[in-house]
Amino acid sequence: MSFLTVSNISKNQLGVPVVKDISFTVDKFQKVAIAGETGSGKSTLLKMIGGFAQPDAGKVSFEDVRVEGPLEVLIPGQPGIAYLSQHFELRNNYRVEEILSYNNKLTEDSATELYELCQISHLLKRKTDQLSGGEKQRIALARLLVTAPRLLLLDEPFSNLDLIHKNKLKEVIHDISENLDITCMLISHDPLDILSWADEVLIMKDGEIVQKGTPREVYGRPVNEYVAGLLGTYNLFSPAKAKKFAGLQGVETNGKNLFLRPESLMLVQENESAVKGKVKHIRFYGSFYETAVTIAKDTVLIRTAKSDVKKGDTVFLSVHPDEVWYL
Ligand SMILES: Nc1ncnc2c1ncn2[C@@H]1O[C@H](COP(=O)(O)OP(=O)(O)OP(=O)(O)O)[C@@H](O)[C@H]1O
Repeated sequence: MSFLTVSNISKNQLGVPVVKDISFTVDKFQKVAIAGETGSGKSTLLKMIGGFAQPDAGKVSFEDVRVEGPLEVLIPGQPGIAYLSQHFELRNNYRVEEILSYNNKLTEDSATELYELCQISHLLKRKTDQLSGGEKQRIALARLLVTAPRLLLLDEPFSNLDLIHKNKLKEVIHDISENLDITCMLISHDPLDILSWADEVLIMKDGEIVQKGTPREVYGRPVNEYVAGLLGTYNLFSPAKAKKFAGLQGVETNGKNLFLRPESLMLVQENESAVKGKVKHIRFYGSFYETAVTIAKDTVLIRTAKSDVKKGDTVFLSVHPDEVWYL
């Protein structure tokens, strides 16, 4: 018996399959993130889990009860599941506290604690048209949380937020998962949001789950180039080109493409096994530097916390052996 079971669900939109025979389970308090390119079916999947889109086949069970779709019920949505859409709306000309009072199932103390957690206590007297985008997003989240859901589905909760407000909301979502008895599933385009938060990541492409795993697995051991690219910058060398790295500890030439994240490479002192290259350019990204190094005709990207090389320098590379992967 699982907290949430998705069994063979499929959906067509305008005759095109957009979710294809997807199955997985979610345990209570497991933090699940869904990633995938635009149009891969993430929102449709989340809506079917919440009872806001009708599956054409298969079923979703929440706490052993089948989630009914919008064609089967008068008011779409499943008791115990809250869904925050990408396109949520707050009714105009209402005070925040009014909006929050409608479906409030919490005691006064719990509600006060929740407003603190969502960082909206100071906004309760404001009208909904006197709020910034980030404040609206936190209020929309609080509006769902006062219904005391057991499963929270968040569709791109960080879109359109600057870094400061995004971090605020991330903190709120992190606290929700830790402090309230709520299981959370989240869709995001940003690998950093997903990797730092989730226990399990589902990667979607063309309506299917192409990989499922922990953040470390999907980031460091992607099943294909699509997954690799979705989660960050990478280097990929064909078997012929991978031979250049053959002398490095941990690297095998096994007929597959050699996959290395930029931080899996390091600049080292000249030594017998190190690979020689020339610095092509260096880019500063705030918390790290990305150095492009040319080896023969190929360019490899290396990420380092500090940089003491310059364009044109001859450098020597090595790899972290346990971070080598093949595709
Ligand atoms: N109501 C609808 N009518 C017709 N087609 C739809 C509808 N909703 C979604 N689609 C189509 O289904 C496919 C999957 O859409 P969905 O919104 O689930 O993708 P997504 O992965 O969430 O994308 P994004 O990251 O851009 O939000 C897309 O091709 C989309 O155009």
